[in-house]
Amino acid sequence: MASLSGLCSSSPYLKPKHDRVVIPLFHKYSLAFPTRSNSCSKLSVAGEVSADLSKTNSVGVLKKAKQGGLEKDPKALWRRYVDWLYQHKELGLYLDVSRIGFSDEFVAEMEPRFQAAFKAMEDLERGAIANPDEGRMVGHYWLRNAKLAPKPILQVQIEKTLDAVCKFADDVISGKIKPPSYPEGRFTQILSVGIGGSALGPQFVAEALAPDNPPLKIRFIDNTDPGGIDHQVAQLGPELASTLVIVISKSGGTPETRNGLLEVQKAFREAGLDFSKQVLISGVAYLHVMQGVAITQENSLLDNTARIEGWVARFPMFDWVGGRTSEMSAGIDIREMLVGASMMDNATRSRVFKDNPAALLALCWYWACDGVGSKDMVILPYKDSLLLFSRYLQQLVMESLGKEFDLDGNRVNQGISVYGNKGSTDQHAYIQQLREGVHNFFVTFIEVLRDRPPGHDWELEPGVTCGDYLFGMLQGTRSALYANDRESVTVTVQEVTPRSVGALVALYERAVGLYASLVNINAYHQPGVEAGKKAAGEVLALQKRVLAVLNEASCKEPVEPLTLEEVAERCHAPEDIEMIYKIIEHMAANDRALIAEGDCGSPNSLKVFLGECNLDELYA
Ligand SMILES: O=P(O)(O)OC[C@H]1O[C@](O)(CO)[C@@H](O)[C@@H]1O
Repeated sequence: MASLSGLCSSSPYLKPKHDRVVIPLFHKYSLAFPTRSNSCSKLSVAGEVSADLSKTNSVGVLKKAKQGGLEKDPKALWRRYVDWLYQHKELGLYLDVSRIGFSDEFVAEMEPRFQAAFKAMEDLERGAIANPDEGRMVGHYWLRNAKLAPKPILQVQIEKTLDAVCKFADDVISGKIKPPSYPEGRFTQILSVGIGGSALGPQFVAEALAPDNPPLKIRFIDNTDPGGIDHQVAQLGPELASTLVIVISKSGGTPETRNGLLEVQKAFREAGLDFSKQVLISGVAYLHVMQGVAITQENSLLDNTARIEGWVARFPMFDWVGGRTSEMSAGIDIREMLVGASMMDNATRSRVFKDNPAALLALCWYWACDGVGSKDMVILPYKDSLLLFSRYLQQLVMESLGKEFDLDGNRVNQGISVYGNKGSTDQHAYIQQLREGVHNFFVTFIEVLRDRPPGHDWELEPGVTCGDYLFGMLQGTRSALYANDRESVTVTVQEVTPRSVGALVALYERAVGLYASLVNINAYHQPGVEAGKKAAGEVLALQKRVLAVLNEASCKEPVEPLTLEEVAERCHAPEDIEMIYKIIEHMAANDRALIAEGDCGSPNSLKVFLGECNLDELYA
C-alpha cells in the first residue's frame, strides 16, 4: 500500500504526532476504500494510471488528517506563512493560505485531481462544451483576452462590442448623446434594471469603483418589488428626464427585469416624458438614440421586439457568458478591469499548484469544506468599498457550485454557502459567533493595504491613523479566530482599483471553475433557479383563475361572496387551497379582493368577493 510518510517529514506542519494517514493515490488501491461509485472518473489525470479520485470519498481521510489540529507554534506558523505565500508581483496581490490547516498528504492526494481540473479548464478555454447540460461553451475568459476565443468571429464580436460600449459611455459622459427631453443638458443619472448577475456585478463594481462625484450617479432596480421600484423612481424625481436607463438581461426574458422595465416605462409616461423617445430598451443590447441601453443576448424575446421597432445599435451579451460571470461584459469601466482580470487569468492557468492562486483557493475550500460544503465561506473585506463583494460572490459561488447532481448523474447536493459584509463592522455583528460559537465556517479576509490616497492620511492619535485601527482589527480578528481553531484565507491587494477588482473577480471565477472540477459538477448552469421561475409562473396562473372565479361570483345579483373551499372548488384546484388562501390574502391587503366575512387570521371564516364586476373578463 503506498505510504506517504516521505512527504510528512519535510513538512514543518506535519509533526510526528500525526498518525500516518495512507491515502490511495491510484485506482488500483482505491478499491480498499469505499468510493461513491465504481464508475471510472471522467477526468483524465496525469500519470500512467487513471485515478478515480473524483469519486474517492476523501472526507473520511480528511477528517482523520484533521484530527491533529492546527499548527499553533509561532515559528512553525511563520515558516508555513512564508512557504505557502502566493504573490502576484505585477498586480501587487497576495494570497495567504497558511491559516488553513491542509496537510502535505492532502496536497499530494489532490495533485492528480488538480491536474485533471487544469486540463478541464484548458479545454474550456479552447471552446469545449463545458456546460454540457445546456450544450454551451463557457467563454467569460475570452472577454478579457479575445485572442483566446476559439473562432475569429467571436474575437471580432468581443473586440467590437468593447469598443462600442466604451465609445457609448464616452459619448454619454461628454454630452454627445443627450437626453431627448433635455437637449440642452446631459445625462445625470443611470438607472440600471436587472437581477442576479445582471445586477450584482454592476452593483459590486459601482460600489467599489465609482468616484465620489461620478459624472452620472447610478441606482439599481434589481427586484420586482413595487415599493423598491417606487423608491428608486421617487429618488430620481425631476432627474428622471436626464436619466439613462440600462436594462441588463442576458436571456431578455427574466420576469423581474421585464417588470422593472414596464414599471419604469409607466413612470416615464406619468412624468410626461415621451418614453418612445427616452427609450428604455430591454432585450438585446440596443443603443437607442435617446435614453435607454440594454445588454443581453441576441435573438432574445425582447431583442425581436426591439428589432421590430427598429433600434439604432446593439451590445450583445453572448450565450457563452453566464450571468454570474458577465461582470466583464459590456457596461462598466471595463478596459482596466479587463487588464487586471487578464493578468490574473494568466496566473491561474499555471499547472504549478503553488503558482496558481485559484488552485490554492480551491484547495483551501475543499479542505475546509471536506469537498461537500460542510462549512460556510464567510467573506470579510476590511474595506467599505468592497461591501458588495460578498453578495457578488454569493451568486458566483452558490449558483455555480450549489448543484443536485454531478456530471455522472450522482445525487451530490453540492455547494458552499457564502455570506459576509465588511470588517471591522461585522465584528460588532456576528464575529462573536464565529469566534466562540458553532464552528461551521472558514473566513476569507480581503485586505486592502492603502488606506487613503497619498498625502490624505492623518494621525488621530500619536503614530496611529484610522486605517491602522482597521488593519489592527483585521489582524486581531484573524489571530483570535485562528487561536480558537477557526481557519481563514487572506487575499491582499494594494488598493481598490479597476485592475485589482478585475483581478479579484477573475481569481474567484477561476477558483469556482477549478473547485467544480474537483467535485465533478457543472458550474455553468442553474437548473434550480429555473425550477423557481416555473413555480412562480404556476402561482400567477392560479391567481388568474382565482380572479376569474371571484369575478364571476361578483357579477351576480346579489354579489355572492365565496369561501376558500368554494373558490378552490371552482378553480378545480382543491389541493391548492393554501396557495389560494395566500393569493386572496395578498389581494385583500392590496384592496384587490374584499373580505365580506371573517378575517385572514381564521382562514375558514373567510368569505371574499371583488369590489367590482369586470364584464369583459366575465365574457372573455
Ligand atoms: O440576465 P438574465 O437572463 O436576466 O438573468 C438574470 C439572472 O438569473 C439567472 O439566470 C438565474 O439566477 C442568473 O444566472 C442571472 O444572472
